[in-house]
Amino acid sequence: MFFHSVQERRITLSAALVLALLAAVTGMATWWLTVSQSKAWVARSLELTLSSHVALVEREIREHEAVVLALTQDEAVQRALDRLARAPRDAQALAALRRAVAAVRVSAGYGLRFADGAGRQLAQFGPVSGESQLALPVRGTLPTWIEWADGPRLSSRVELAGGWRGTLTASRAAPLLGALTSGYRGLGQTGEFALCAGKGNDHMDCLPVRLLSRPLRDLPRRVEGEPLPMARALAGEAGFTFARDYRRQWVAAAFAPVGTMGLGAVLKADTAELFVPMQGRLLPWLPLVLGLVLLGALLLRWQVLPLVRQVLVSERRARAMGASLAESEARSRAVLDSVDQGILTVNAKGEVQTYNLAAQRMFGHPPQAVLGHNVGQLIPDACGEDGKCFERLVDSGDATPTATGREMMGRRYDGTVFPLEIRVSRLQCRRQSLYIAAVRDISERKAQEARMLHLAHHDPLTGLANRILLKDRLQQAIVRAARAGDHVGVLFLDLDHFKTINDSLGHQVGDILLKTVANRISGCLREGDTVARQGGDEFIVVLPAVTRFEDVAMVASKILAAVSAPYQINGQALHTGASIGVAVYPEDGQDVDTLLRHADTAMYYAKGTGRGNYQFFAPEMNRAARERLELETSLRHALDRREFHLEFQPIVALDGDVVRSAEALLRWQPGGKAVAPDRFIPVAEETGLIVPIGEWVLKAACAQFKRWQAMGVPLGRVVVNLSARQFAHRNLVSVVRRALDEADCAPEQLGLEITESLLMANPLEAIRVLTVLSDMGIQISVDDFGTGYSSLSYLKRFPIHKIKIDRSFVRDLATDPEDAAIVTAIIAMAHSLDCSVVAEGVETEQQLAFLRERGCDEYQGYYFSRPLPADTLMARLLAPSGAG
Ligand SMILES: Nc1nc2c(ncn2[C@@H]2O[C@H](COP(=O)(O)O[C@H]3[C@@H](O)[C@H](n4cnc5c(=O)[nH]c(N)nc54)O[C@@H]3COP(=O)(O)O)[C@@H](O)[C@H]2O)c(=O)[nH]1
Repeated sequence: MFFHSVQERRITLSAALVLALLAAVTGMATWWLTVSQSKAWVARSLELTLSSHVALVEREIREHEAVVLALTQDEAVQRALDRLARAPRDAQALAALRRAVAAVRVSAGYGLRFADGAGRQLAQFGPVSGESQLALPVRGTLPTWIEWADGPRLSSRVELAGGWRGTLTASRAAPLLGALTSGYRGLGQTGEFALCAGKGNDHMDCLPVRLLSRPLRDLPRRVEGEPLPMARALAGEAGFTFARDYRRQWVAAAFAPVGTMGLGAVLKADTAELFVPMQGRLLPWLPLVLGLVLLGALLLRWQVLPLVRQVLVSERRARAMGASLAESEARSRAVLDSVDQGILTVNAKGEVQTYNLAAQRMFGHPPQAVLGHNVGQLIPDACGEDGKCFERLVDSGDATPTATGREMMGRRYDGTVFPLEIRVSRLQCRRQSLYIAAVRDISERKAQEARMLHLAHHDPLTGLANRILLKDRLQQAIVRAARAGDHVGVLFLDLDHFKTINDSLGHQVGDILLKTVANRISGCLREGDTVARQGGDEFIVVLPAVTRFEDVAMVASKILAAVSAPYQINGQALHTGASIGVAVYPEDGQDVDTLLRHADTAMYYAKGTGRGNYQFFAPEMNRAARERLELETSLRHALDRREFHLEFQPIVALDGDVVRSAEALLRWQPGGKAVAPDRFIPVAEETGLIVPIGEWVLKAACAQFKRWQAMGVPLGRVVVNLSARQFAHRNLVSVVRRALDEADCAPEQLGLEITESLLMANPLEAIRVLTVLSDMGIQISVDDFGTGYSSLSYLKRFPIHKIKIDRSFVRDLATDPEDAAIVTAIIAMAHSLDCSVVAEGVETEQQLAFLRERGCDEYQGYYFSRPLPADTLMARLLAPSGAG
């Protein structure tokens, strides 16, 4: 195939056309240049030639007239004429005239004729014009005309005005004029010189010319409406023109007037003849031009076509590459837009060049407001004072994204700012730096961190500082006080009886109480003071920049008063108090931990001295704390060392004063020295040691009961105290069952005492566990009844058999009508719930009488018996006089 593709054919044909057009234009330009040059040359040549011809004509006429004038003015001729006039036939006179004329050097060709005033001829020398075919008047110095009679002649007729009056007619042949006009031989075959005189306004007479050997008479000055060149010459114009001549042929003609003689001259030649040589010269070049065009076409075919093909191929490749580039760009764009991380690319001038969808969502600015604009509107700190953007954020000069993330602030479209993490890498691209920034909105993370930080440093319930933050604040206060030389007060506050409230009214009430207490404590402090919740019902207050101990005491008093004021929670009036221990920097400790420990110690001391007060730390307090620690340490080994034993206190029926059961009471004698249950049981509870110890008590009590039974001791059951920690333990029921099984006791022979507050701490769970135990046949008693906050609605649902009135109500029965009323109410209420009632701490006859009168079922107390060793109790019960 000649052409490989449509484009190739199109390009080749176009090139060929252009080439041909170029050749044509070049040819035409050459033609035009040549023609115009030729025309100019012809015009100039004709004009020059014409002017020389005109000069010749003019000189011919002037010379003629000069001769004639000389004759008329010559005196010798005048005298000869006078003489001849007087003697017309006088030969001598005629000879004298001939000699006078000859003396004027009149050439031989002249014909002269002298006539007198009447017209009679006096003398004639040579031929004078006769009948002429044409006479062209000449406006010369004399009345002159150019005649044509077988050739041109110049003739003049002059009035002689000297001594003799008459006329002279002088005529001679004008061969020069003949040679110029009819005898013209220049300018090829058609060259002509014409000489004419006007005839009227529209016509003219002309001497014969080369191509027409007869005179032209009455020739119109215009042909086809256009003036003949001669017409313009007769009008006094001189110049060159292309026009039609008298033959209606196109001629190149130069025209000019002959001086002021009223004659016109035209030198002309047919254009056809004039330019034939030129065409003849140009035409041979035409094949050459065509050959060149053909050669060009061939060159185009063989040389340019491959180039065209290359161009087409590279164009196709470029188009393909462009498409691939566009596709790649679209793909890149899609990838960039699909990532959930904001991507920005920024050039060295800080202008944003890429701004993906995630970045648009993040900043909210429309793309047209960002692309090409400075990145500073998105990230105000991105650019330094030197105008460079991102430069200082790049850790690596490579194109690898090794820059570490930094946190900066971004600005949204609405002007709000937000934290962002930015990673910048720099790419060297065509010697230009391009910065690629990956940005991530970290508002959520920051908020989360702030939340975590707050959580890590604050108590979630009260919102107060926690122990960590408190220690930090205390440390700062110590540093500041060390510099200022003043003090820091540390107050350790523990709520009194909070556990009871919490256990009896539930955690929800306890939580509200704690929050209220927190608010009240805060209300007693100044800005700069710190209050923290240490955990449970413990609070710590730090008073920085204290100058006087009295100020600390005053704050402690204020807090005590605030905390002790009544509470209204869920429509219920509550009371609590607090015990506060105070330690002061630097007197009571130089560091955080020592100050806290000493404040804690002082708080324990305050609790031990009757609660509801504050105590400043004193070094002696450390002794008590140390003792407690020692107690706890040895308690841990008490079981292994078999240091525990039980005593039993009889529980007596008021009806008949019979001992029905005995309460097992734990005794501890480390190293043979007894420790009071009030001291070690709370420590056992706090440390959790009460769980294994309580199990031991259960087993020991059951075993003892079994032994008593074997010995015939008349006791219905043995009663064991359960602590809250034991009760909360999952395996309580199995522990009880195992104790019964191991001792081979019936469940009915066991009674369990649980405190009122323990019941109310988690009533539903208590109901579940107690129901199991009760269903087994175990008797359930509520201990310390009246000290907690029992809910009657729950009390009804508990599977309890017995209520034990706390001894604090029994103690003042005889003197305190309020206690008497409470005891009376408890007995009535218990009976209404179908429970029997036991009064504990009965020490006097009066107390016993009161209880008996009120219908109490049983009692327990020193009045009947203190707690006794098992054998002592057995001996008493087996003795004939013992109540049993
Ligand atoms: N969880 C367990 N708690 C136990 C156990 N053993 C004892 N305890 C509890 O320790 C607290 C103190 O007990 P204790 O010092 O043994 O005092 C008991 C009696 O001695 C005392 N009591 C009895 N009658 C009188 C009296 O007339 N006057 C008076 N001032 N005190 C008297 O009461 C204590 C028995 O009280 P209670 O248990 O409420 O019936 C005490 O709370 C014990 O419960 C144990 O094994 N586990």
